[in-house]
Amino acid sequence: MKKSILITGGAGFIGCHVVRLFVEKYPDYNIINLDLLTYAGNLENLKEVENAPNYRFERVDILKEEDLKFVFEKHNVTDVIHLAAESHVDRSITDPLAFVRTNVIGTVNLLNVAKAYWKNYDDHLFYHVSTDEVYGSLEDGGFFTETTPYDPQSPYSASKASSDHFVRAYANTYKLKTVITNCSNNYGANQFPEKLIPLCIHNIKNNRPLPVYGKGENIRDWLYVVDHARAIDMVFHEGKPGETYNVGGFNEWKNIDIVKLLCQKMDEKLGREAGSSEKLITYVTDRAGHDHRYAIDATKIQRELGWEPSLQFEEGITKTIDWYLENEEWLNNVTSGDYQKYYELHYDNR
Ligand SMILES: Cc1cn([C@H]2C[C@H](O)[C@@H](COP(=O)(O)OP(=O)(O)O[C@H]3O[C@H](CO)[C@@H](O)[C@H](O)[C@H]3O)O2)c(=O)[nH]c1=O
Repeated sequence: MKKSILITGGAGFIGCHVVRLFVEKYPDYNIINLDLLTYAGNLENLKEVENAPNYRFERVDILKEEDLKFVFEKHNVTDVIHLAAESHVDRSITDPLAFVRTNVIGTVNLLNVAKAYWKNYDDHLFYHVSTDEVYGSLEDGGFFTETTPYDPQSPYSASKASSDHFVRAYANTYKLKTVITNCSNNYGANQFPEKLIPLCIHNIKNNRPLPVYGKGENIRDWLYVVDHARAIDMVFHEGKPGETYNVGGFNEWKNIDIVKLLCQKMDEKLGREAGSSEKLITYVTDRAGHDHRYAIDATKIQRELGWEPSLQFEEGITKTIDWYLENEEWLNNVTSGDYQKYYELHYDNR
């Protein structure tokens, strides 16, 4: 059976890297990108593949079950890689219901449509792309493994934990073939500049304050987005049905050290005096309920599937900075309109 893979959220940050990889690497698959094009989705991210014969785009809201059914029938969808989600923790604190709608109800809608449309479940895979935040927050020791109990702390992570649970419940109850990956913080090209790294790059460039929450002591594990897309490719093709795989970079950084690294690299790139961008660092009120540390044990995917990050962090960060500096138009487009309102609400008034 020819594969017709529905990739949801394909116009978003991680999604666009997955769509590009699959369209280019698998000319024999049909790749259907389903995206609502909310503030974080952008078809400019897919210019390289938009005319490829094996690529189709559908602008659809995963909350509209009838529209999902239509897409399944129109494209004879054989598999789903589900990335569409509200993803920003700060937004989830302001509007938790939006996260329940898209992340929980949207996922259940997709599961229902897949369950009804597919005949022999063994022939189809429902792949849910999730986050390490479902495991909660760590102190200074230890790692999240695939058996760490879920302990979500923010409305965002609670919504992703819930959607993971629904995916597992559909595997258990209806025998749908499913797989889940829980990944750490991604960085790279095409990320909407509300997240720490592109926000800092954008603000350093424009001499705007760099808002560091609390003391900047919180720790995240960072992975280059292309390496996440490679992991998704491997798990899609070789992962064991019913399993979970953690994906991470074994690359922990305190926020303040990331911000300083970006300042240093940007000073070099922009020909500014060393230390000048660091003056933009502004300590602001902490995020409510801010998780202290995420650290992911990615040995299972390394051992079982042979996946490994391909890029060292400093190299990835340099590539990332270069991309944002070279794609000024992209950055200007995504930061026009509502971005300004959002920025004022979240940062200027803190
Ligand atoms: C935007 C922003 C963030 N921060 C802090 C909060 C976090 O400790 C850290 C990274 O923040 P964010 O870039 O928002 O990412 P974080 O909250 O860790 O969550 C990301 O990583 C998760 C995976 O761990 C994903 O599931 C989420 O979708 C993604 O948004 O930097 C600041 O200090 N200042 C800022 O302006």
